[in-house]
Amino acid sequence: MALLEVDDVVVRFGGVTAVNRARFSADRGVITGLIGPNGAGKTTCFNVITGLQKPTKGRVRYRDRDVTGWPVHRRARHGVGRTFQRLEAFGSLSVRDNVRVAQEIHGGPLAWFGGRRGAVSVEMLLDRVGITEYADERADSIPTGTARLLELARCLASDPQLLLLDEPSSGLDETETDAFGELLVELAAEGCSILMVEHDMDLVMSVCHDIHVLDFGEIIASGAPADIRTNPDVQRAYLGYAEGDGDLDGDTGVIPAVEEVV
Ligand SMILES: Nc1ncnc2c1ncn2[C@@H]1O[C@H](COP(=O)(O)OP(=O)(O)OP(=O)(O)O)[C@@H](O)[C@H]1O
Repeated sequence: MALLEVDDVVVRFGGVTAVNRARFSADRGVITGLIGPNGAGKTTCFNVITGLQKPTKGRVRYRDRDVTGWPVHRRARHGVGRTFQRLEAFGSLSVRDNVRVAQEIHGGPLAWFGGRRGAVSVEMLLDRVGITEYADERADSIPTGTARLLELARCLASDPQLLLLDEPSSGLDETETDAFGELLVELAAEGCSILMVEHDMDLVMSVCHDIHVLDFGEIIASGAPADIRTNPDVQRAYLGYAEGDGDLDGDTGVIPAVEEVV
């Protein structure tokens, strides 16, 4: 049974249908990719899953329960964590304090009295995402890539069962992205389920177990990376032509050759 099921979800904004009868799932303990061209409806799907956006139609099931009517905080309390495309950290606080605040918010009143245990956990989270050297820096002074890792640490502070990541690698360089991919694989192996919106196809193809592709609000393909890579509908959605119709260049094309990344 999937941990998360998005069932026939429609979201309309006036005359714009942002999500159109989307149906997809995310399994326990694996990384699932949600990809698609700009404006395809990915962020809107995330908003529906986290409770920020009420669907016009359809249901969201999480851990075998219908959570469609649940508010954001109730879903968060039940293990749904999320990072945003736009960074959300408190700029005037240090990196360490940002993680501490996140931990205290999620840990409830007891976290205020966490003492050593709380402090150790914050340090562990910083270490986990590899930003310990920035712990004392103000959050608004660190590089964008580091700020993304801080977002992840803040999210991990809630010990999520389902982690939704919205373009987590943007701002990371190639080495940082590789390390980030390894971290995601580790988190999934420890039982965290990850649903990731990401434009870096090398990362998506190398870490995802399953991928769902949105185009104009509709799921046009679902499957393993190798299947998605060669799916003509996906090629068409991204590049405007099917594989074989033209020159598919892994450097410039959005979907790289699968042998490069798997
Ligand atoms: N609040 C809103 N009001 C009106 N239209 C919206 C709203 N939010 C999103 N849209 C529209 O819905 C469609 C899907 O947007 P969404 O942000 O979900 O796409 P996306 O796949 O996340 O795009 P990107 O990759 O560029 O972030 C777009 O046409 C967008 O303009």
